[in-house]
Amino acid sequence: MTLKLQKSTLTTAKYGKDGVKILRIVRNDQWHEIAEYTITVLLEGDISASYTEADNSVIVTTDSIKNTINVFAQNSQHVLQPETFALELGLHFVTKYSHIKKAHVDLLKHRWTRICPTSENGQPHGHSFRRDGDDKRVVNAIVDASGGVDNITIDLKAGLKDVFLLKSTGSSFNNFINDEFTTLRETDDRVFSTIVDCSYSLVIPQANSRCFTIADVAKTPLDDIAESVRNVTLDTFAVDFSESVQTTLYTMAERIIEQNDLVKDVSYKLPNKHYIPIDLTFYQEKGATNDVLLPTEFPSGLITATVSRV
Ligand SMILES: O=c1[nH]c(=O)c2[nH]c(=O)[nH]c2[nH]1
Repeated sequence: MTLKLQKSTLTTAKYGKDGVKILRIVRNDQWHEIAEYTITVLLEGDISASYTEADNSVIVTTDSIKNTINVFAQNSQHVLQPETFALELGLHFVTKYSHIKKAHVDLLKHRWTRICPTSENGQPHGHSFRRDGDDKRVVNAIVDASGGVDNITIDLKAGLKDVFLLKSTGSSFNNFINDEFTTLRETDDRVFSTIVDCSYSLVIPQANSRCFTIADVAKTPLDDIAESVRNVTLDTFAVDFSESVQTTLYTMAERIIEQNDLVKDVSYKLPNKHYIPIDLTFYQEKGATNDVLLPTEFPSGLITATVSRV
């Protein structure tokens, strides 16, 4: 008797299209709205045969996934609202293909702001925009139909990333462990600079408690929540005196949870980008302030945490 040894098994698999870029123009005469997205869609389900048996009959091609994103961008009523658009896409894949059980839709919305030309008295222009910084709105949506298409659940996270911040005073760092490995000096006045990466989990109130619908999502004030998260992040950073990155992070998250009933938890990743004072004592008079600093990219501190509603 020959014993066939099973050496490996496929434990997880998902596949799809990464980095699908679109600009959607919503035209209303000369007044246009635009949304620029970078989108990743990955699918999970009964697809193992495509990995283990070379059976491509279970594959919705990644090319078709890209085409679907483009078609939805043209036809969706919700294309300007990133969370709703992401969920619409996810819902499509798990309802159209019965063997696809989960869709992961990750979306970045790039920041375009209407130009307000001074020659037109600062009035917002109808169809001219400027890229307003590096920061992006982020959505990570998972649409899960493993419990059946009448029982679809979602896991919805939104956030912002690549928000570059710097304050030139209003930050201290004292009272840390000082042992034989410590060279850092205590300070009551330092530069605080970070690149914000923030993600928050959302609850979508559902009309029917068993199954979520796009109508439920469209009714939820997701743009207001996104604006509140951005404002709290910027305002706390600017206005509050910082005793550490850790404390500032916690204050931001606490305020977001306090001000937004539909936010379950907030996670931040805040690098502490170091700006090192350059020693000019060889040239300067004693007691002069040290106003030239060396920006360093790495190493940086990295302070992370998740804060949850209790
Ligand atoms: O706010 C800070 N938190 C730290 O944990 C830390 N560590 C460090 O060297 N500088 C800082 N700053």
